Amino acid sequence: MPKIFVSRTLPPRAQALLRSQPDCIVVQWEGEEPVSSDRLLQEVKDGVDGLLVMLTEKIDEELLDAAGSRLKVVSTMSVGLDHINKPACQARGVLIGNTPDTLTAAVAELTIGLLIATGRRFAEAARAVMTGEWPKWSPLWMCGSQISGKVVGIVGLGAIGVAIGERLRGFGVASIIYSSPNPKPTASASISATHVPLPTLLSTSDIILLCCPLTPATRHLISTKEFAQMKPSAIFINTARGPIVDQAALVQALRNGTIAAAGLDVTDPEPLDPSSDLLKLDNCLVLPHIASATLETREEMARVAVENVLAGVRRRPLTAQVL
Ligand SMILES: O=CC(=O)O
Repeated sequence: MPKIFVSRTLPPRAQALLRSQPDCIVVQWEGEEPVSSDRLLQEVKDGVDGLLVMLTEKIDEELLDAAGSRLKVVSTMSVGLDHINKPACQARGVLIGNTPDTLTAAVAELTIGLLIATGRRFAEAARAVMTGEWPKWSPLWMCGSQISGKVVGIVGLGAIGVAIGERLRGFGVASIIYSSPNPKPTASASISATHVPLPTLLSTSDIILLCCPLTPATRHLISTKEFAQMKPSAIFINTARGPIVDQAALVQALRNGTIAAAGLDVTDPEPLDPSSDLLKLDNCLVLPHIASATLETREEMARVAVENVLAGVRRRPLTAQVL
């Protein structure tokens, strides 16, 4: 019987689906904390046909070598794949499955929420209420910036970028521009977005949304030079991956007023150390990587991840196959 190692307890319905398979042996890490890399290594050394993991587990060459030729599939309960060495999987004939589409709406909604909270200074304003620093009404107190009438720049126009664009159209934005290695005519047509080079996007956008995957090409894509190209009034939002941004450069840009404010759902590293300089800045709002964290979405992500791993060990096409 094929053996599957699952690196976390899943949401209830997906957990039941996983456990109801008569023809698979399921071994599951039940800790609240992620499984340690040593323990994961030991599990794969013991022999597994399929792995169902989270973005907290690194699937690297060492792990794949330890798993050997018995491993057929790595299914991740995430859309992001930066924790998985794709070429190494490909070289060994190990399939990769992920959970695209399931989380698009939740991430788009969170991105818009974070954009509003950052532009309208929710955290700072709520703090002022709690600390008794709420003065009598005054024309300019806690003024921020709104979305309507603004130029929005989306870096990376995948399904999530498009879903954000669709929702932002309802806010009456002036225009949407995007940058990506190649123009995406079909995706961009649905939100009337124009393809521009990254420097143009950075210098002309009022709102900049990072929506690209983390790859060797996008690591520190946004650093000192890129922040310097942005408007001093720019609102910068990252719901993609922390390392796409050079965090030290972001701290400087926020401190010096190179940009107005940043909203981050992702940081480098995660969890972010509570002593991080980012958390000392009034113009930075940090969330703990919760963009896909709705019960509905996490159930769906887990369902697709279970389907992927079951299909992989049974040598059938995956529901969502990357490789
Ligand atoms: O960040 C979340 C994901 O990649 O699913």
